Amino acid sequence: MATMNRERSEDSAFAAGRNSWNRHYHNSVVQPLLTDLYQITMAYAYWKSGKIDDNAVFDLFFRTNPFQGEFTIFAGLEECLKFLDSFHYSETDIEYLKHALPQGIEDDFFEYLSQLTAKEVTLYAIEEGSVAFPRVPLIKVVGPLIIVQLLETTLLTLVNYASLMATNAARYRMVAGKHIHLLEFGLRRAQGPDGGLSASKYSYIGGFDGTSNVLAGKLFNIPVKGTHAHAYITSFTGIDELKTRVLQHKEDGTTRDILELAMEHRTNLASVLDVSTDESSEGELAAMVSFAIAFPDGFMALVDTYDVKSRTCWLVRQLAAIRRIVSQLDLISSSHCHLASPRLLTRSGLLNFCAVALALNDQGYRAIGIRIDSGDLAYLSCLARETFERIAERFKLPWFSKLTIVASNDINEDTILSLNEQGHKIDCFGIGTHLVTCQRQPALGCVYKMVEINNQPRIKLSQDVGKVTMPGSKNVFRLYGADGHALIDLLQRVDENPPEVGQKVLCRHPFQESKRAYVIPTNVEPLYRVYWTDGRVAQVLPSLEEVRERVQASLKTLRQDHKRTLNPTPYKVAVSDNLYNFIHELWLQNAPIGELA
Ligand SMILES: Nc1ncnc2c1ncn2[C@@H]1O[C@H](COP(=O)(O)OP(=O)(O)OP(=O)(O)O)[C@@H](O)[C@H]1O
Ligand SMILES: O=P(O)(O)OC[C@H]1O[C@H](OP(=O)(O)OP(=O)(O)O)[C@H](O)[C@@H]1O
Ligand SMILES: O=C(O)c1cccnc1
Ligand SMILES: [Mg+2]
Repeated sequence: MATMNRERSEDSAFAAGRNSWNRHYHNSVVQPLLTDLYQITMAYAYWKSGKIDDNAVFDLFFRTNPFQGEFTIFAGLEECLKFLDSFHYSETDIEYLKHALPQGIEDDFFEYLSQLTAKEVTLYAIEEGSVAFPRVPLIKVVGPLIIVQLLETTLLTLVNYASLMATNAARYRMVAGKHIHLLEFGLRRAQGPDGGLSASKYSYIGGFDGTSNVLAGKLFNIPVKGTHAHAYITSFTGIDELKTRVLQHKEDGTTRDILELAMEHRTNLASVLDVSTDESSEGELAAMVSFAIAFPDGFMALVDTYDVKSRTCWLVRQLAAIRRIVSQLDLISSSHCHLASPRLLTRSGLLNFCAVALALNDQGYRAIGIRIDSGDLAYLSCLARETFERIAERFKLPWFSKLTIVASNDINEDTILSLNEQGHKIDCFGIGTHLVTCQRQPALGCVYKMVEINNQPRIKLSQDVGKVTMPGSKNVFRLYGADGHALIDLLQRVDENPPEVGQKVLCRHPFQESKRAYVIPTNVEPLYRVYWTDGRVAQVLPSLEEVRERVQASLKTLRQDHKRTLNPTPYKVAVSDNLYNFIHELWLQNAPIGELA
């Protein structure tokens, strides 16, 4: 839909193939030293205190959903598996650690580190792209204590931002609706280059249609799309600068001067639209003509650059223009486009664009559309659409009314909701800063907690009940209700029998004794799969496209009230009666009895 538009190519050497794991791209920053120092100092202390054969279970989970929402999209799993696959301290890593760690560390420890791999680790996880809820471990890692401890920080950094980003993108998709195109434009504003790449990848998974980030396109086979910047328009000051003016007809090859055609159309349009051409910028016209000649099949223009007076004046003129057109055409209901001033409309960006689009049409090409990057996006999109419709009718070019309107400029979830309420005619949002920086919540608080060691459960107590960990190795099941929606996630001890369809199961709040309910599930979905065991990935991993589809399918299983933006209903996460009693016994055993003086 935009000028430079490279769709997925199935034969791309970089594509994540359906049945083959994409090992082509491994982020070289993700390596064992991408961790906190304390993991390695702990590893030494574990090693020195003879814990080398200890086995542990760790849970990776978050405690609250981001963005004041009631769901999270789990993402980052494939990268975690790549990390396990390549886990190995290189010679230079070991050399570095010899300097970085405190003096006195025995050489045998470094020898031990140099042999360490993730071969003895088993990793269970819920499917990447699934909706997930607080306290349900997204990942369970089982294996030798030292290695599973060493994985903590890296697994967290791989899951936290990925899941936050995918959730953010999914929320933008929900408010925009399924018919609006969403493009990620955030690289320039992202938290560094790696943040930018991750943002592009996980916003695609979350439901965006493409990115402007070219490297993300190459590495992840995501559609790359874009328009052009204000600089392109401002780089031309007048029509004399045009080196090429001619364009061959798409079919018959005859050559015409596009500038000349555009100027004729502009004069004509000015009278059709009842405006003057006095204020239209010649530099802008030249820029648009040159861009149209470069991309005759993909002409898309930024229409808000010029402004012979000021942007504000421009906006006022634009708004006035809508009123004028509306009153002339009586096409838009007043509830849709509320107009501000009776003055005349812009005579620059939109007029120049339409003139060039008509010139291209003379040569057998169809323009793509416009981008608006400032001002009142609801008003301006209505103005543009009305102008397009008017021209479509006047010149008997029905496609003109369907030209794409892209809007950008500091858009966030609330802006889209507000634009929806106002009524807009935007087809595509280009979203950067607020999407990639996750403006409403900059981090998802995933943690990684030990729940078992040498088959003995471990519990971490806290004054804050919400922070008490769920001890022991657990299984998770999603129970579905009579209406087919997901009803509750149930955590059980691993040795319990799974819940069964049609059989009553007691679901308990993990910490509040009186909160419990019987559920008769219509469907029981075991959430865990083994993804890594015996030193290998144990599943056929889905492609990025499949994970993206999984997100939408998984969101559909949630009731609408869990997904609404304002005061959504919390989704229930429960424990079995058995796990409840187990937690509370262990809690009592571990909580010291106080003394009152
Ligand atoms: N109709 C609208 N309803 C709600 N928010 C809007 C609407 N139109 C635009 N916005 C948002 O309002 C903000 C306007 O930004 P700002 O005040 O910087 O104006 P601007 O038009 O970008 O100015 P400039 O011409 O200097 O670029 C942006 O965040 C934009 O997404
Ligand atoms: O607004 P965002 O959601 O971050 O989307 C990306 C922005 O990046 C570009 O311009 P840039 O912001 O660099 O300059 P401008 O605001 O002066 O146009 C583009 O025109 C968008 O405005
Ligand atoms: O292609 C675009 O229009 C684009 C790309 C990045 C940032 N802003 C806009
Ligand atoms: Mg901007």
